[in-house]
Amino acid sequence: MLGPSPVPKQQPQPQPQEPNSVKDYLNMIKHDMEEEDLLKSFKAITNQMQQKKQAPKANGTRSVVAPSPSSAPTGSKWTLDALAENIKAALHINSVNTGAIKDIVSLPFKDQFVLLGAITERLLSKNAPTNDRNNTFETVMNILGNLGPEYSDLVYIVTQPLIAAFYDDIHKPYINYVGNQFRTADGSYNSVVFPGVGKAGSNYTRSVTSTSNNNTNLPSPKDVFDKLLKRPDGVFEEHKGGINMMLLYLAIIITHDLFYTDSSDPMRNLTTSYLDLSSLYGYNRADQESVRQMEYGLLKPDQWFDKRLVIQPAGVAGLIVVFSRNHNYIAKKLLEINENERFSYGPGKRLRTKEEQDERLFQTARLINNGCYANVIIHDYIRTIIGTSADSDFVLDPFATPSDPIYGNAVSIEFNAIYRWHAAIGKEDSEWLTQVMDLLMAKMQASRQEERHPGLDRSLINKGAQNVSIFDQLLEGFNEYFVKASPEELARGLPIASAHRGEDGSFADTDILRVLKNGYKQPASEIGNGRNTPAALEHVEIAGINQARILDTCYFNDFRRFLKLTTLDTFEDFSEKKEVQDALRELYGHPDNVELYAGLMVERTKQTGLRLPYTMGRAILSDAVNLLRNDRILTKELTPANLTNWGYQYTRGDPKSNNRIFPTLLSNLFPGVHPDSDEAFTAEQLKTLFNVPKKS
Ligand code: HEM
Ligand SMILES: [Ca+2]
Repeated sequence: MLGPSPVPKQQPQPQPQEPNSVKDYLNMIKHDMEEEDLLKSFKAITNQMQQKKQAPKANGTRSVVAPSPSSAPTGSKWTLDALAENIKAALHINSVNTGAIKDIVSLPFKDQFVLLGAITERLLSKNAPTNDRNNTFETVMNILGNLGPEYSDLVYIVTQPLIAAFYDDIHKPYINYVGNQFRTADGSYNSVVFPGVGKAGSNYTRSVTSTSNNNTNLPSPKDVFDKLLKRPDGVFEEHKGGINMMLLYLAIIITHDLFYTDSSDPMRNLTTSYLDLSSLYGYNRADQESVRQMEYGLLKPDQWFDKRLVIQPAGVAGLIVVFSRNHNYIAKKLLEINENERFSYGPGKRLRTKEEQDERLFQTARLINNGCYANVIIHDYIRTIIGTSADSDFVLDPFATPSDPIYGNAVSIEFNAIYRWHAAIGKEDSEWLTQVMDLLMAKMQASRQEERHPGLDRSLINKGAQNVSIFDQLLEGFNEYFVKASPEELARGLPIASAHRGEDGSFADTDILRVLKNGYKQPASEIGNGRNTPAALEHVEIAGINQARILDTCYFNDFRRFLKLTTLDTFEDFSEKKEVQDALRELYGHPDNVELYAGLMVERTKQTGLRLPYTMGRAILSDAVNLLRNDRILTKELTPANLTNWGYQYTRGDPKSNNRIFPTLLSNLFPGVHPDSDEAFTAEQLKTLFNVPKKS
């Protein structure tokens, strides 16, 4: 027998003469927690309070409705009784507890010491691993096993927390099942508990519940645009922090990844609410297959799914091509290494058929590519937005502490509005945009589409794999204007302005780096304070304002309250521009009436990084952290087991450049560009890809 013999409770061991420190300590606890003492003090306090209550008020009036007759305590008697119960609960004082302490004191010192040791071990093991070779658990079980039934309080007190700790070891609800390591095409089952959350085609969520009165006197959206948002002719306020358009190209990829409002139902979001590169891979299985080669896990060369990117500045499509190429680079590398033959097929192999090999390679490459994208977002994008130095190792890492992504992610109508950074568009891109919008409007008039709600008719742009005919018409015009590709070339994939696809469908390396370099060199505009949005976006902005109204989006000050920010109470608080303050006053009358959309755009800006308007800048961080931490795939599945050792290391980035992968992508995926040419990024430029090059 390992433990000591049972000790009958009725005949306690004789107390040792010399003081024993552990015992003294336990006695102290026992004394402090003696129930009667505590209740005595309580009684004294309650009596005193009762007496004070009896004293009549000076003016003799009473505003309290007296309690009705009841057999249970009422009034202050109830309050004080309840308070006493709560305090006892907070101090864990109950008869079992106090009984257990008495039990402990009556045990031999050796056993007391073991039990105390076990408690200490449990407390410490919260932050340091337990060495189970101490056999503490086994010894405790032995002590308890040898106690008589009169020690039931002690047994209870020691075993119940153990049971609770074992129970808590396993997280619930279950969020990770074997075999769910790859993303579905439509975003469903990211949360296995709530499989529909974030799925393409779901309605937007509403973040803010507002009880503000409806404004029955809203200004016309055109007035809002003209007086608050529109960039005046000939004016361009260059970004004061040197942010370039390349950052905005990534922002456009991110917003298209998250938002695709259905033209026939502004409540619906046609894309997935996850950062899963859905613009590259599509929103459902059919979309995905349309861009795949269906062998070796490859995408069609330089192909992507989302046709909306075509009408963006060429660098946006250039950037999606970077990720398209990265996918194929990864898929080829995976097969070349073929770690533990995991991609081999045939008799006796892990996979049965060539199709299974394609699928496994494709999904693994997609997952690794997703890890690379998250790396760029954390290490380049968020870092630049918050204004951390490029030389610093510091990143605001949403993954630094583990999260349990039970709920999945679903984007909201409010976040759709905070991500409309049209004011940031640089000078050259704004000129290009004017031409594209002219073309779009001309097509729209030619097709004489019925407008279902005011603004730009979004049905010009494709909705998934079907209904491409109107977009194809637009594409024709776009091609004549900006590409001039032959029909054969156009058949090889979506076009990029001033770039060409070769025989195999891929673009020339120099063309892609050139459009990216244009964005790299082009300064963005200041974003806040109002009157910075290119005039050509009038229809897009009016559609945005109308969308927010149709969906009853909250007011600007409601949104600030939601984020626990102070409200803006004067029009001077909003913008530093006098003319914007005056226009706000004229259009809305009171700061609380300012719509979310307008308020976000005209607000004063932060002084660092992307210099976003304050509320946008704050909200974007909540959005980004939720997007990343709520995503089961990003938080639980980016492991060497799923990505292969090589793939895992690849997503971790280059240790020589603060674990960033973006520089690696731009230097490795374009072998056809000579390092000394204008298109290539120099080592110095690769350090700060989202700032315009320093003027020499
Ligand atoms: C030259 C650059 C840009 C062009 C030509 C452009 C064009 C457009 C167009 C045509 C729409 C309306 C789409 C529709 O109603 O279906 C739109 C919506 C939108 N834009 Fe832009 N945009 C540009 C830059 C940006 C930038 C820099 C951002 C911010 C990162 C941005 C964020 C958005 C968002 C969030 C929407 C709403 C999307 C939706 O609800 O479906 N855009 N843009
Ligand atoms: Ca997405």
